[in-house]
Amino acid sequence: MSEAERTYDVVVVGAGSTGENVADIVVRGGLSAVLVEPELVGGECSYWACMPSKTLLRGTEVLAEARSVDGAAQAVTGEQDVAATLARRDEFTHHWDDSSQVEWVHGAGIDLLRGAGRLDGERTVVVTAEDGTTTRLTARHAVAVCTGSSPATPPVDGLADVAAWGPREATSAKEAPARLLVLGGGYVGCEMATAWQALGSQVTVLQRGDRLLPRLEPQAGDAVAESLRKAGVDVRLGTEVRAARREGTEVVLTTADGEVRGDEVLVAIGRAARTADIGVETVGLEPGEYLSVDATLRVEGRSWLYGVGDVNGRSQLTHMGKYQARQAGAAIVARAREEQVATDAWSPFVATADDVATPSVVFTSPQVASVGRTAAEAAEAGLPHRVVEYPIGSIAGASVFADGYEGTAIAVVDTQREVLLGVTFIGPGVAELLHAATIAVVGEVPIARLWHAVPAYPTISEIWLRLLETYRG
Ligand SMILES: Cc1cc2nc3c(=O)[nH]c(=O)nc-3n(C[C@H](O)[C@H](O)[C@H](O)COP(=O)(O)OP(=O)(O)OC[C@H]3O[C@@H](n4cnc5c(N)ncnc54)[C@H](O)[C@@H]3O)c2cc1C
Ligand SMILES: NC(=O)c1ccc[n+]([C@@H]2O[C@H](COP(=O)([O-])OP(=O)(O)OC[C@H]3O[C@@H](n4cnc5c(N)ncnc54)[C@H](O)[C@@H]3O)[C@@H](O)[C@H]2O)c1
Repeated sequence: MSEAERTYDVVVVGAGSTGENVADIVVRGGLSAVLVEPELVGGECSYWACMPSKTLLRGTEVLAEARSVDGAAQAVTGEQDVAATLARRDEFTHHWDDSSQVEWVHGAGIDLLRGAGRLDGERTVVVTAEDGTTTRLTARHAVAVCTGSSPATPPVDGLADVAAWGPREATSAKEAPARLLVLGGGYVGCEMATAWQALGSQVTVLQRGDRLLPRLEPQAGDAVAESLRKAGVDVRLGTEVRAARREGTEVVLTTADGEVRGDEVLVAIGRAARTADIGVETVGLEPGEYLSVDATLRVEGRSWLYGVGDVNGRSQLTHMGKYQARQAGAAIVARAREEQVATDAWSPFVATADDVATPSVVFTSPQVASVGRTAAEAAEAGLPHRVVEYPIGSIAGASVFADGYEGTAIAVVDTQREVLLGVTFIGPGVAELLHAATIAVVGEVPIARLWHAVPAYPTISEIWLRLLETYRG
């Protein structure tokens, strides 16, 4: 069978949220682009990650908020409707149909090629469609690899034979398992434990380290562990799972403290780069490794190759992948026009925020919203700093928001430059506070100027004043 051949300015491998944005930016910049995708256009975020997980969680959160306001609480006389919650999740994932995103791709002037792409030497990608036909794509200017990440698997005896859930199964399940075991107490483990416990499962979380959400401020993991336990989740810290087996329909995990039994087990212990089978060896790179990229997201030593989004392992969040896509896209366009590409921090072509100002929200109850460095990261970087902490519940806006509001705000202040290095909010409804903190961190707004950023009364944002007062002493 003869192989079709096509040439574009830019070939984008992987049409997740990152790849879509790279293609969009370069086409807006006047280049031609093709997106290569073997599964659903939109990738993990739309179908198996952000969207389904957040819609599974949202109803529980709204109910908890209503129950925390006297007067509204009396109106909540029923329980969460599980079937309606799952139906809303299904609406948001478009029933795992990508037609609307395909329509967007075409409307944006981007070509789409269905099939799995493999690098085949410099500037070349061979795409194999489901029916086995192949197309050889040549890129005049750049190939952007945006193939994302897959769930990592721990070396646990027998785990491969118990049909364990990954995040995909956990976010797309059609019913709550009676007993759900969750291996890993990070972002996915904590969010999915929160969701499925509320939707009817008895959840057990088995976390290897001594706290949940270990990459965030310690108060975050402690608060989430406490609230999961209050909700009935069995949270086990410092637990190493050694073996797994199925006994009939039961899954049995062996730990140093004995066996734990459930109906399903979700493995959520982090991610692995999706580079094992995409031909990176044909351009001298190691399959299975994250793509090591420079500040413009270009693979080191390859002038035409970019690694954007989860696949470079820098910051595995949808909004950060899209940010990287905007920066890399701008660099690709500028280089195609032979324009200067500034690589100093905060230039339009580099992803500086990856290193010092990554925002994220864990949609647990309480929410954990954070940006920039934790105190531990500031210490590790050798930065002179002070940590300021304040209970959010004592603020008028918070007490109006919810009776008995409990939460904590933590600011890490650079004592030499008098700017914020990082901020963490833990509490109900704090997600929407985060962007103010992100602007303060990215803008390196001096503490002296932050005193002029007056929060409206009575809002939870008054926490900013309390943090400044506490810092001043
Ligand atoms: C359960 C869960 C919840 C999450 N919730 C959030 C959240 O609330 N907020 C947030 O910011 N982040 C969240 N994340 C992280 C977020 O999903 C990822 O950071 C994001 O999806 C990465 O986007 P990407 O485009 O880089 O990769 P992906 O979305 O994985 O896209 C990669 C695409 O490449 C395709 N591909 C793979 N191999 C090939 C090949 N050989 N040829 C062509 N195409 C290929 C894949 O099919 C896929 O469509 C969550 C993750 C999980 C697991
Ligand atoms: N709301 C959000 O923005 C959101 C939600 C979900 C996922 N994500 C993204 O997806 C990424 C992947 O999520 P994740 O939860 O899989 O990874 P993670 O890195 O957040 O957490 C993995 C957890 O598993 C633990 N662990 C590792 N090995 C273990 C083992 N053998 N047994 C028990 N525990 C073990 C780790 O200590 C860690 O706490 C996140 O880091 C985040 O970037 C974001």
